[in-house]
Amino acid sequence: MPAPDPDHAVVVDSLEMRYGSKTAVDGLSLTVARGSVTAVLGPNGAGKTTTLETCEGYRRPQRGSVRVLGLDPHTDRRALLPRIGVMLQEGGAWSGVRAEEMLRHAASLHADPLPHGLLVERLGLAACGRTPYRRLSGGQKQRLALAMAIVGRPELVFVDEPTAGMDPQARRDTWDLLREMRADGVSVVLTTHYMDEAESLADTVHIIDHGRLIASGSPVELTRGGRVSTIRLVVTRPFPPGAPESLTAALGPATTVTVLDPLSLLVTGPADGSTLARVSRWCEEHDVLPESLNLGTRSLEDVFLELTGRELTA
Ligand SMILES: Nc1ncnc2c1ncn2[C@@H]1O[C@H](COP(=O)(O)OP(=O)(O)OP(=O)(O)O)[C@@H](O)[C@H]1O
Repeated sequence: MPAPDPDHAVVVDSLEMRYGSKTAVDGLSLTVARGSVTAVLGPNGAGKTTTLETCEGYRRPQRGSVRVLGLDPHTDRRALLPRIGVMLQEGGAWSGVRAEEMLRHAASLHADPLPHGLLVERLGLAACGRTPYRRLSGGQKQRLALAMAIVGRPELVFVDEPTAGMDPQARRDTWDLLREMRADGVSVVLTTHYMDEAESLADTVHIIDHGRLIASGSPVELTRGGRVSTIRLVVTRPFPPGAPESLTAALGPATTVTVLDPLSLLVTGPADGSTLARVSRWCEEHDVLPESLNLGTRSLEDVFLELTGRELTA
């Protein structure tokens, strides 16, 4: 048996997972540092949930290996379960149960649960404590699922899309809670579609696409690009044929032009006013009427776009 790894809460090594002939995870390797918040980012169908479910012990690796807190999540599941928390996308509750009963039930499964009142207060569950699960709003279900994931004081928590469906205040409260958990030494692995969530919460971001890791680093490392910046051009009529090629020719090889949809494109390259002026001139020369032309800094969304040629959020 390999020695426990003191630095990493999760080590995924060359993981391959298929559903029939469909490859969901394709030789994925990544690590999660202990005591960190790590975001796994990727478009729908990238393989995030399959990877997380394998780490949680719900699926056995078909190839490669997964270690969680130094254990094999499948064969050592009984030893691991009390030490991890899992927030599922679909809360894992039955429809008639009241929110408060569900949370008390989850607490009863643990030796030293967090105080009920504390969780109810921190996650704003007081108002819906007596509401049957099926009548909870999407955001309330999310908050209940998060409460259930952390009630057992886990060392490591997996949260799948933790703030989907939440209002802005509930999102901020959830972020604060996850930050506090990290400050207490808890390792957090989250999947998200929200760039701002990954950028503001995560110490490390793993970007995956088609079941493969395409980039990793801190949000600052990933978005750092020296003088690289982005120009987003939105037009009123679809671009003429050959537009990306002719704009690339007009701007020179230091820039990359990516068409986002028939009415918008992104230019990535040197952040100077002259690039902006050249885009504007190109529009004039090609009878393209801009609706907006914005200079911005590089975001994780742009990084994803550069790497894959597609937008992360549909
Ligand atoms: N039970 C299943 N049977 C067949 N194919 C599946 C199954 N679960 C997932 N897949 C496929 O495997 C691929 C990876 O799915 P997965 O749910 O892991 O991706 P994801 O990144 O979590 O997506 P999302 O953001 O939509 O939750 C997708 O193409 C999906 O259609």
